[in-house]
Amino acid sequence: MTLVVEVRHRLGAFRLDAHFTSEGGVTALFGRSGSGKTSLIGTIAGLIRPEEGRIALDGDVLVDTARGIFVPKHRRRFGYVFQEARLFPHLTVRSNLAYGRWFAPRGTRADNFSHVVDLLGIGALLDRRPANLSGGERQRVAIGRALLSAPRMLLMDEPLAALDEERKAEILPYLERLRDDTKVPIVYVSHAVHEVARLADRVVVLNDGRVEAIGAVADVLSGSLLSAAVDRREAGSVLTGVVTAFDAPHRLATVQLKGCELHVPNADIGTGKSVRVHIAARDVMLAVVRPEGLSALNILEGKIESIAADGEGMITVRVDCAGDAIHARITELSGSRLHLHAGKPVYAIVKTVALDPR
Ligand SMILES: Nc1ncnc2c1ncn2[C@@H]1O[C@H](COP(=O)(O)OP(=O)(O)OP(=O)(O)O)[C@@H](O)[C@H]1O
Repeated sequence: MTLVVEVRHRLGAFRLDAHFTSEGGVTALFGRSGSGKTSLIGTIAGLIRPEEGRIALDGDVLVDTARGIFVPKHRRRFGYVFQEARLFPHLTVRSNLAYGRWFAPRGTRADNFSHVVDLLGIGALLDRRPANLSGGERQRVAIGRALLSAPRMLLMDEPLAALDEERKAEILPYLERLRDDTKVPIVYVSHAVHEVARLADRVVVLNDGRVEAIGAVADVLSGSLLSAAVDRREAGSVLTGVVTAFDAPHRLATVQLKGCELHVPNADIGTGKSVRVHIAARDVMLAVVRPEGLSALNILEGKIESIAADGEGMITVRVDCAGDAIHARITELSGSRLHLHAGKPVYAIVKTVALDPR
């Protein structure tokens, strides 16, 4: 799958001028409020007709202003999930899902109804009406409805934004399953770093209508590609590993990264499972001698690869820990007191780790 997007469009005083390509998986459009994420996904969906530009999916041209081509949204075969679920209130969940299926082209309406229902865990809700569902359940049904239309691509505009933290946590594993099981390419709008860290393969950072950075999730979130668009305090490391053990009495999982191990509390997700690990740079401290008598479970030995100052008294230190890059955000003062420089051996003390099954 290759999506090529190149659009220029004015909305009042705002100018959108963005260009990116995606090769499938989950592409996050990421940036502050007002950076143009919704406008950009709107041009892909066909909700906005750009003044200039070209949008093509696998060579199928959806927009080409130079040639007067604009495929209307109902003929693009994209599934769209908004912030709020927008279900039909008078229909049951089953009928809402059936409605999505009605849009699937003949021949693609294979019997995937029960698969989608299982994937999203909505089997027990089929006879209920939207008013009797929680926000998270409604959103899962909306995703199911979009999936059953056999979309070529799913467009999701902050699908978790209207939910409280508990509901977000409930729905994120379903989005991960969606990414891993269905292989439907997804363009996902978000301004939340932890969502992007968990879900995205590739990140397009928008700032004031323009693409400021684009790259693999681990590279973008490491901070070096972030500037005004996203708070550098949000930078961190996204790593992949495998659960090698679970200590049940202490509820502690051991995750093998490339060359070192992490211990993660409350992560009973089965040994042998591949996981994605997110470590916020502000949750990492550095020491130049191995610390003792600390409560932190994870003290990783490594070597400084590079140091980047943000001009606000903080530095982001990239530490190579046996093949994995761990980022630590510390004060410039601490950096100079510890005489930190590239090549210096250090210990990274990781305070918290977020871990998600892959
Ligand atoms: N129809 C319109 N007319 C004039 N300005 C508009 C219109 N639609 C959007 N804008 C402006 O365009 C800019 C980008 O808006 P957009 O909704 O795309 O941003 P966003 O990154 O999705 O923000 P948020 O995260 O808050 O949803 C904003 O400054 C907005 O006020």
